[in-house]
Amino acid sequence: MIEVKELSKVYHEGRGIKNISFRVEPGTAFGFLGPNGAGKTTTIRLLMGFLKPDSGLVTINEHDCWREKTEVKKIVSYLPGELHFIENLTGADFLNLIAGMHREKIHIKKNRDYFISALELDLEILIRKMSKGMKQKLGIISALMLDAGVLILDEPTSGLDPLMQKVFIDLILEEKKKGKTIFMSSHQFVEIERTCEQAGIIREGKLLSVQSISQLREAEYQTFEVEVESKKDAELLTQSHLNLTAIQAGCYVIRVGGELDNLWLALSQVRVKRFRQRSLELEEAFMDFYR
Ligand SMILES: Nc1ncnc2c1ncn2[C@@H]1O[C@H](COP(=O)(O)OP(=O)(O)OP(=O)(O)O)[C@@H](O)[C@H]1O
Repeated sequence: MIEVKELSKVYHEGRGIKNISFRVEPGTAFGFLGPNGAGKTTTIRLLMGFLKPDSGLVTINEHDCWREKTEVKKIVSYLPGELHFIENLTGADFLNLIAGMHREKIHIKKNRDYFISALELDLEILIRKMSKGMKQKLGIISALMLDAGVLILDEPTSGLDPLMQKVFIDLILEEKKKGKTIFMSSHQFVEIERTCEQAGIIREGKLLSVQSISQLREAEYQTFEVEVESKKDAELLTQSHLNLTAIQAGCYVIRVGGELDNLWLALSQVRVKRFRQRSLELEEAFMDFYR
């Protein structure tokens, strides 16, 4: 459905994205994570046909996103990362304006009412008087109400409070049940974990990894904190083949994937002063890609 192949777009200063490839299968969601300035919005702008690639291929439903952008726009609904509204309209006026540009107005209005009630937005307020979170809700409603087959969402929960982030996750899961294909960027691992089949990590314009969320769960590490008695014990421990990070003299964080046999073996050879298991969230495992 969405295919990105060896895609590059480099701006004058050398920033941008380089040689990115991934696929989003129909009816699935792909989460795009990465630090500030990593290239998420650039990738999204290429998907939307706002930017011309330097090289590579980017297609949605086999339509080239640059050359066939009109076709692409018919099947895609887009939520920009930075929202710009006509500030003197009310929320209701704005949504009517958007609905008016599309066929299926009755269907869109029905959807709109559902999303307004789910996100609890007062539409009678002038947009210029809305808070950041309210404007974000308005953007989400305008993107979801169109019922497009493909949703491209740039940091959709930015500005939403935790309760509304949860509502958003539920809405996305409902959209997926309807068969939508979703690509969304985020800084919130949790919303990607709950909604997406795959997660891509981008840093400095390069796609570091594309992971299946279910595989990530299976491969979840366990982490332990160990303090040993003496310098000699510390030396012995560092000679083991464990994944060790020293946090202070004689004190280590040990990460273990899978069986713990090697950990027990290494610990049996040293005098342990303190031992505790840290619970390592999936998020933390994923954060390693950021570092
Ligand atoms: N029009 C432009 N001209 C020159 N450089 C740009 C332009 N747009 C983006 N960049 C640079 O390209 C890099 C990627 O920017 P991009 O907006 O894609 O990052 P991002 O991952 O969306 O970041 P954030 O999480 O902060 O929104 C950054 O270094 C940015 O400064």
